[in-house]
Amino acid sequence: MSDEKQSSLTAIWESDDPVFADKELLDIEHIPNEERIIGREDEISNLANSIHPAIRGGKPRNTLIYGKTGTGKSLVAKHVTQSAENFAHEQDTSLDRAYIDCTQATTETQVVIKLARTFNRPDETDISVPLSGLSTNAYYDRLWQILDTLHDVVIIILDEVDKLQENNVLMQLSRAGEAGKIDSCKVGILAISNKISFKDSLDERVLSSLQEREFIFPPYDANQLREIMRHRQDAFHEGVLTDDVIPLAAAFAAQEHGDARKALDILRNAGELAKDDGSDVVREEHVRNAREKADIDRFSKLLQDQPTQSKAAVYALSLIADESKQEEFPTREIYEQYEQIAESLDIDTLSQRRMSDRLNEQAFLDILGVTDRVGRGRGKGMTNFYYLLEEPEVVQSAIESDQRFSPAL
Ligand SMILES: Nc1ncnc2c1ncn2[C@@H]1O[C@H](COP(=O)(O)OP(=O)(O)OP(=O)(O)O)[C@@H](O)[C@H]1O
Repeated sequence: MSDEKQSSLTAIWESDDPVFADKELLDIEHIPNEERIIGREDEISNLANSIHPAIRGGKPRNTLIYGKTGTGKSLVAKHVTQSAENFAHEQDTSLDRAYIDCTQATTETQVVIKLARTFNRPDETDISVPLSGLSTNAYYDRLWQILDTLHDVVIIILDEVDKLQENNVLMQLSRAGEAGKIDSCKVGILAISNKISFKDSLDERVLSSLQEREFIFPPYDANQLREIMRHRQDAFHEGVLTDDVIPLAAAFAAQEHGDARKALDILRNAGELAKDDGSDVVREEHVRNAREKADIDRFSKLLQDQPTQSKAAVYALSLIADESKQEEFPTREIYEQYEQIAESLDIDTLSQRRMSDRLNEQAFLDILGVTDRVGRGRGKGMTNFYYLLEEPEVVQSAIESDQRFSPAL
């Protein structure tokens, strides 16, 4: 490498980030300390009371937490259980916790494996938990043995619990003590969901054991969103944020519902866009562009593991929604558009029935919405109507970031 190139690289390595002082503070996974958690005092103390017995080895109450996305459910659950774990150790109680993201572990076996591996200390138990190869029952047996050998009490956070494909695991975990599967260890479950309708899918016995306590987290208002961002503004160097930035990001995030995830996403993206522009201040225009980027990123993430056929079906819906004043569309109308897309992408054309199955899966994943009602025209029975949950342009930009979609169409 020439000296000149070498020195330009060195200049980059040596330079400080002109915009961010500590960008990690804006990462969605970052768990802020208590002083940075705003407007959740009641929720924190309610949850703490609910699991309080665990501190001295008693059974924590099973708790359901509901609320729209970005209302601090996961944050409060992690914060309170972390604090409980620390305090319990000072009382010589062996309290351990596990966090399961049910969008990742969706089957009963995956959840049990993850729990057994999280709670295990193989050098003390002599129990191995292989990633595959055992029956679900064998994994359960190992989990129960591990719990009784190592722990007085465990708290299991099941985040996005409505994404579980099999509810039997809820039955097993919530009734493990009663059913005599474990002797000494106490198990508490914190189940978190965006969907209040989730309860309808549960067996009554499971529901009554899971729902010893139930909390609903309200959305934030624009003031709270501003405060949440102000308490993270040291993510930026001093003077980088112009005065309009936080109020505007808060107003955008409050528009749909008060979503702190969106507020922080917008703030982080605005900083990145300013940096890409070579600007060392973040301005209103960066926030406006960041808002669109935050929507597209979120949607791309939802779609990223979806097969091409599913993306084609969602794309079809977005194209007709873009052209029409209507908001909801019957399967038949979407199918006509889908057929053209399948042809131009050179993929198999599914039957209307199978394309509709794909759309229903996407509705389950909150990628789009569905209602069923009587279709138009004489003699029509009940039919599904699908609608987008995001602007058509956002959906299209997200899908077009998949190369198969952009050049072909
Ligand atoms: N009260 C708050 N104070 C400070 N930061 C917050 C607060 N509530 C949420 N956040 C931040 O917003 C982001 C989203 O919060 P969280 O993941 O807890 O939301 P959620 O309700 O669990 O959303 P989802 O249902 O989409 O998982 C996180 O980065 C979190 O740190």
